[in-house]
Amino acid sequence: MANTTTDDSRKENNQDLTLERSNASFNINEITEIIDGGVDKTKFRKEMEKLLFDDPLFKDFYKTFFKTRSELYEESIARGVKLFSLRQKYKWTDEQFEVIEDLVNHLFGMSLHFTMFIPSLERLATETQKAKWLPLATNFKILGTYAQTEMGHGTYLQGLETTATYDPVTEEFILNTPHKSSMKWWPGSLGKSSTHALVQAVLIINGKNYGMHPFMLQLRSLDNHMPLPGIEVGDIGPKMTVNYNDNGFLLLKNVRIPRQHMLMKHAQVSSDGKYTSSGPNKAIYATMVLVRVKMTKWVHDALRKAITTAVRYSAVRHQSKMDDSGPEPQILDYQTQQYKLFPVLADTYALFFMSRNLRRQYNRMMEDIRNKGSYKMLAEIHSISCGLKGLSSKIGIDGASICRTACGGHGYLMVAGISEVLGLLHSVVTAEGEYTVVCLQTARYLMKQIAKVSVGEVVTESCEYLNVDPQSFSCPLQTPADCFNLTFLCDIFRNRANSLIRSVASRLQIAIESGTPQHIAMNNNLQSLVRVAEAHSETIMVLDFTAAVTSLRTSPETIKVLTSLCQLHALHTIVKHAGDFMETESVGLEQIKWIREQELKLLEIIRPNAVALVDAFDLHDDSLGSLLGVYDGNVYERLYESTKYNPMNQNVVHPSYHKYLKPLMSGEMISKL
Ligand SMILES: CCCCCCCCCC/C=C\CCCCCCCC(=O)SCCNC(=O)CCNC(=O)[C@H](O)C(C)(C)COP(=O)(O)OP(=O)(O)OC[C@H]1O[C@@H](n2cnc3c(N)ncnc32)[C@H](O)[C@@H]1OP(=O)(O)O
Ligand SMILES: Cc1cc2nc3c(=O)[nH]c(=O)nc-3n(C[C@H](O)[C@H](O)[C@H](O)COP(=O)(O)OP(=O)(O)OC[C@H]3O[C@@H](n4cnc5c(N)ncnc54)[C@H](O)[C@@H]3O)c2cc1C
Repeated sequence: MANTTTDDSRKENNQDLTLERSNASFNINEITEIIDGGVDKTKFRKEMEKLLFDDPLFKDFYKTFFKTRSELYEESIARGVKLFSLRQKYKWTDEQFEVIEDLVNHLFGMSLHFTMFIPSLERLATETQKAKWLPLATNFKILGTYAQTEMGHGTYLQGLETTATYDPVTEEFILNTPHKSSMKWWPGSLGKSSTHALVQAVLIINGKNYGMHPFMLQLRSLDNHMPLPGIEVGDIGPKMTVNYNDNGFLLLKNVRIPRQHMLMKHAQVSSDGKYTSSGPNKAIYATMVLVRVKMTKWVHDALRKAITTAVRYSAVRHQSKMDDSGPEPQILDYQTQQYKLFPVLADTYALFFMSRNLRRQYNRMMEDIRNKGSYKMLAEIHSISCGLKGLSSKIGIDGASICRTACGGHGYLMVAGISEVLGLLHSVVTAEGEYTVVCLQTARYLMKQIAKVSVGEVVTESCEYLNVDPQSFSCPLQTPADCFNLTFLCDIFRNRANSLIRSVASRLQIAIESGTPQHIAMNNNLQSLVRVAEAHSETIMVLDFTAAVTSLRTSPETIKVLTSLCQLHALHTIVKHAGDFMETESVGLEQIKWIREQELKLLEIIRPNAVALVDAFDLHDDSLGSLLGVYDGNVYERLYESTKYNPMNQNVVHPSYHKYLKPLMSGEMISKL
């Protein structure tokens, strides 16, 4: 059964896609509802699609590719203002607004207001401060951003240079960015839009450095939007993508703010300059944890767009011949095309179930913090979210690149939409903690957990597998058919992570015990530490996917097709890291051969449902933003139509002909030299 994914002007569907859809062995609505989170949520999403995509402001995503930066910015502000007003009118919850953000591909101005500014106030401000600023922020009387990164430092927060020096005489903080390297550089919506910023600055009292703390700073006049005295602010320039966003720079020269503008939930400065703190010192990093958790879902959102495009296009595209007498096959029928795309499809589903579970764990942690003041889960969630944010962005970039190349030449067009997705994924791999850096945070935690095991202490949930001695492990795969056994596959992943973690820990211990300074021992093992973080995160993904498919309450056909994807995700990950799995004796050479064979069998099993499995994401064409991936499959018509819109084609003869080409061809140009 087809979902209602496309716009009203849908032409007759491409016949290949019609046939593909009629071949599906399961009801796609069942998967759509799982992904949306239930029938009511699917209904809400569809209502929102109607509301948004009937509005020209949100239609025809591909037209954005023909716009200048200034036009993009202006349009994104118009979109942001519309969305914020609708949010107010319909009283959308945060969860509902996240659905909207995905529908419009995060393509609207001031998105950081809800992604980081308000969550930071909620997490870092006192009740009095919240009572003052939250109503202003939620009613859009002030518009805010999160200004942490500086030109000189993004990763190493202890190296931040923006200072907030307390003056007890006036009871004010004096904010300065003393060097070029200290200027804030990167914050989203800072350049042109925000009136306020949550600025992370080094607190200095009586010459003593207390480290990074959050401050509320008004940047611009609320009357005419001009920067306030001592403030220089602007846009940092064109980027790989997100060019609609005014990522900005900020210089501060002796800007005075009242003492009450330090966000004081976790640390306080009294009027006479006494410093006190409460709660864990990393509580001020809280907003970063939230965004990393969200990013794992964003990667799913992005990758499902790329894979929907690539699978649908591969079903309508015919090329070459398998046998001379037959027709040109759909490119989706080539085994190589399936081997490119189906593992990406499987990863996309794996990302969904992993990010759903991570969000649930995060919500439990927040409940504990709110209700019991307990930060017990923070270290675990920080560690898991760092690793999974890193891993998912890498899977996203690799997967979207494969989708791009799998669409051949047309995939290289911006209107194919995949380059945009790829660019967004590149922002996710870097922003909110660069890939290597976040993996190293996970590895640091794993080293602590294995140290606990060695002294008989209890380890946390995500690391339970460390309690098993890898010496006692023997590969459970006895026959090729065993490669489909998810319990066996989970054990294999656990063992590979367990062995790698132990071996790095032991190398570090030996090095340190033999007198190598700790920082050198660490640096000599840094790459291995990233590898253990990846192994741990990949284990979590396989366990989460397995747990989800084995506990689904839906039809056997749907369970069957999702199980095949789960098997493919696990087997393909083993093949990608066959060296690791063999080195740790999690599998042997024979098993690797079986796994490769079974992977190919899974391609055949998945093939009849491939289009239905992307249709199940139920992406509206205006959300998909790809002319190659349109629901009706009329790709060639759409590509041609897009040339009519292209500003390059507005003149049949471009003015540059008269200015340059004609003088060259007539010889006039050469004679002037
Ligand atoms: C077309 C289709 C589209 C579909 C969807 C597309 C989706 C994408 C579109 C989106 C559009 C645009 C994207 C961009 C928007 C996103 C906004 C991004 C905003 C930002 O980037 S804000 C800036 C973020 N900055 C960082 O993340 C900095 C990274 N650095 C750090 O986090 C830290 O400095 C550090 C690397 C962790 C190191 O810190 P530090 O030196 O202080 O700490 P130590 O290593 O010494 O560790 C100390 C101790 O503290 C623990 N710890 C560290 N961090 C945390 C934490 N956050 N929470 C809890 N605990 C923490 C650490 O584990 C140590 O513990 P231990 O001592 O071992 O017990
Ligand atoms: C699209 C986008 C939006 C952003 N939005 C915001 C925002 O709203 N607010 C904000 O404050 N910031 C924002 N940022 C900044 C972002 O958070 C930082 O760029 C990011 O945290 C990476 O830090 P960096 O740029 O200092 O990279 P660097 O740390 O300089 O990384 C460069 C290289 O050095 C390596 N490296 C660094 N430290 C280590 C280490 N300890 N061990 C091993 N290798 C290391 C990295 O792995 C990387 O290969 C944004 C960035 C982007 C791209």
